Amino acid sequence: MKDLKKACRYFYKYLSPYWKASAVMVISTIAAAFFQVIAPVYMGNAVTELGKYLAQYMDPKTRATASMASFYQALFLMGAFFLANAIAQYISWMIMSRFAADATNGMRKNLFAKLQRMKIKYFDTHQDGKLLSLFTSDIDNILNALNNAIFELISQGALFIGVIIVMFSINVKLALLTMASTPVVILIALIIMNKARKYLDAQQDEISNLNGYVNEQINGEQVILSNGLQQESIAGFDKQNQKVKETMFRGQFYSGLLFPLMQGLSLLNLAIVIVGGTWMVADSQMNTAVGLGLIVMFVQYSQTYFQPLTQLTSIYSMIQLALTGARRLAEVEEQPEEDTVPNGQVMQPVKERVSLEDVHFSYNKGKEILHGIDLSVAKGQMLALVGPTGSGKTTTMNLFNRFYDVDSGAVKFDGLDVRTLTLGSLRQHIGIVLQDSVLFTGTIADNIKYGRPDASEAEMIEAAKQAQIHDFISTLPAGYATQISEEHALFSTGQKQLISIARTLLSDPDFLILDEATSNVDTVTEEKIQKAMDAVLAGRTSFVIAHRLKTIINADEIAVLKDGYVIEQGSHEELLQKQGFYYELYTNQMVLD
Ligand SMILES: Nc1ncnc2c1ncn2[C@@H]1O[C@H](COP(=O)(O)OP(=O)(O)OP(=O)(O)O)[C@@H](O)[C@H]1O
Repeated sequence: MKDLKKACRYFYKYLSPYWKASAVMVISTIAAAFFQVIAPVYMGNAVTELGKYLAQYMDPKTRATASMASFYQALFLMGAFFLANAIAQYISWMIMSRFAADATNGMRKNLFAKLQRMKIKYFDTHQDGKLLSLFTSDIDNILNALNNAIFELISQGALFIGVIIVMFSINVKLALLTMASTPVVILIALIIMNKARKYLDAQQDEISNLNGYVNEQINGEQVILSNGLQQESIAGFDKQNQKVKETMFRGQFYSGLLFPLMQGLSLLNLAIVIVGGTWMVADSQMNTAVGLGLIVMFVQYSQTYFQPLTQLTSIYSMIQLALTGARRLAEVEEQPEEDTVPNGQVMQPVKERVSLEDVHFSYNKGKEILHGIDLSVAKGQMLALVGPTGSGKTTTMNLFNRFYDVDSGAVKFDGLDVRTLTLGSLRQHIGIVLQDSVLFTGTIADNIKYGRPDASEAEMIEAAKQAQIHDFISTLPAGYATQISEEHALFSTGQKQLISIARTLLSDPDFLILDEATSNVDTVTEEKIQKAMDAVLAGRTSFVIAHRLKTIINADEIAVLKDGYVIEQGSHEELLQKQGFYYELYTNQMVLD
């Protein structure tokens, strides 16, 4: 019930702006239903008039005056109402498809914008494929339902009410007879729908899990191939796919069961109306032609009465999948967003120092990762962080630009807590070069100018030169205009990092975080990266995560992190003299080199 409310609120949010178009659509849908309900009256009248005409014609006394005018008139009105029904339906469809496209476009736009505002934790804890499912499967289900189900829902609802009113206004007994089986029909439908809903809900979750799995396996294709784990990967897929199949089959089975069941019940009801109606008409003192007309009318009404029930059950799975989609999208909209600190102070360039003061941090409650870190780097200096894997280096780095916030203690720029600065200005002043550099679809120039699209050609080339990547770009036929696309891997890992360094140099941040990645590149590239790093670090306040200790020998300060504690701190020389953990790390690496 809570889920249904959530889904309905979501729909209200996105559909209410279209209330004018919706009103026209609802009116024309109801009009279409009205014309459909009223047309059989004239069909019945036509039969009655034909009966009367035949009776007059058969009687030699009245044959001369017998006329078919009333029959033609009833026939004409019946045709006119059927035509009006078609026109009203056309108008509804036209409005509906326009507004379904617009509304889902808004949903898609807001979902993407919402993802941009969400905390990094959400992305760290949700598979990419599952997020993609929201854009594809869930929004598609909603579009499908808006296009095909909403119109039906309104028109069949109107038809249902309309037909009941008309039936009662014509003949109460026959109306009651036509409706007699309704409680049983509704009860059966509810039982089946309840079963179907459970599986249709699960179906969407399983599809999302499958997308997550496929995305993960495609990303890890190199690992799979190099370990010869293709069969295991396929087996994992089959397992997940089987779950989708099971839930899909059950959901569709139960919801699909409704339609034939309703049709069967509708036929049964038709038989009841014909037999019961004939009996009622015969029992009353009714004129035969009038009675015949009445039965023809109620035969038609019995079908029209059951049509909404049958139609609604046939679109039930569509509606349920849309409700599930809306619920899942609403849940994303409820996710906490980054605190942009709109009324905070605008950060100024670093004048004195950047510091971490008694920082405690945990990703999940009860499992502290950083236990009281105190670190400080003076303006223009370089602080290097070293330590074994899992010691908390990346975690520490993520606190500066508020990817995560501390549990206690503070991260400060010139004594100002990062949580008091506007997020935009904070991030503008921090440049990050990650281990895994990301390039976006576009030209090389677009990628270098990513952080500063207004930079001049000369500035861009200067940055590329300092980043040691200009010579390579110059060898490409299209130079800086070369398109980067996913299909052809133009750059090696090292070259990608050089582009990323050029990007950072161009945006000229005054505090730099560098996650050094020299461990998996060749020696020539390593040398280039070292030069590029020197260029980007020169004169800047920086925080470097070092994997290869020889790259940070010249750091002003080196902090050794182990299990979330800073265990040693000092210059390279001082730390070597101590002959402690750093000394051990360093000598071990030197032996390997
Ligand atoms: N998003 C996360 N959610 C929960 N725990 C995490 C998350 N990221 C890292 N951790 C945990 O925090 C600890 C520190 O990880 P972190 O990535 O900071 O180490 P690191 O020193 O950078 O390691 P490496 O040198 O391998 O990159 C690890 O125990 C890790 O399991």
